Amino acid sequence: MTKPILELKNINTTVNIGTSEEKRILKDLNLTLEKGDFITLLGTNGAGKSTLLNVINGSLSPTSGKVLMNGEDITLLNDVKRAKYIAQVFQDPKMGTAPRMTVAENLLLASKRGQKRGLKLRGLSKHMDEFKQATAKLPNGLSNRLNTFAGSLSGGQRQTLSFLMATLQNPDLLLLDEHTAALDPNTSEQLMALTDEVVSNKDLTCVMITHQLKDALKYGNRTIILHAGEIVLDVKGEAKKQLNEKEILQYFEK
Ligand SMILES: Nc1ncnc2c1ncn2[C@@H]1O[C@H](COP(=O)(O)OP(=O)(O)OP(=O)(O)O)[C@@H](O)[C@H]1O
Repeated sequence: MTKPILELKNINTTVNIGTSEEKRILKDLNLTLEKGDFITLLGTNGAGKSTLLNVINGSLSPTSGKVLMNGEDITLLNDVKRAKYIAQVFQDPKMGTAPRMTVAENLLLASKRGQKRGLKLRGLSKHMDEFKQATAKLPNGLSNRLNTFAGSLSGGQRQTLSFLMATLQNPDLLLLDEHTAALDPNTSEQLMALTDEVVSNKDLTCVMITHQLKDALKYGNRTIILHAGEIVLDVKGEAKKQLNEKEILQYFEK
């Protein structure tokens, strides 16, 4: 039997331990992600959603509990080592790309993710056709900006580039932390449609934090609601299809 992509076992995360600021953020949290799960993760501000993603991506060690990936205990593996398997797109379009590198250079960097590499990125011209193709169908005319510095792109273009870079190498797990929240409604919708297409075509496993109830309902095969560090709803397949905004809002009022 194939192992789940990710298992979180009894995860507790407490910050500022032993001070007056001590706060228990995640509480005995258990979660299993099967291959191909596309989770929309909802919850009120401060519920612990980003903390959960940080525990998954390795930038934050849980106070107790275990993180398993493909059955292997990765609790002690740091974020740099986990980057071989886990890719993330953040809310801020500036986070995922190198501003002083061109779009093509950023893509070349992404294509070498997980490999040992020197400081110089070689063989760019060899890859230009491939990058032209990879960007051809993307919104925002990114394919005509391959030689533009990422720092000069619009927020929408830059976030589309971040998304493309995160998914180029088919990561075992894709984490999206409100990746469309900083974009205007049309651009946000375009990037959501692209996200859905890529996750489904590449059969990626994905956790997407969103505050957009419509997106949470429309996309993915599973919806999870986090409240005060605990999972209060986890529905998949038919049960997710039955979910509606009114029902979700009840969990926000608790
Ligand atoms: N390092 C830290 N030190 C102290 N408090 C923290 C730390 N990290 C997170 N918190 C607190 O823990 C709670 C959960 O934060 P988190 O960012 O995970 O919530 P969230 O669900 O992602 O919220 P939002 O929807 O506002 O982004 C918040 O009250 C936050 O202020």
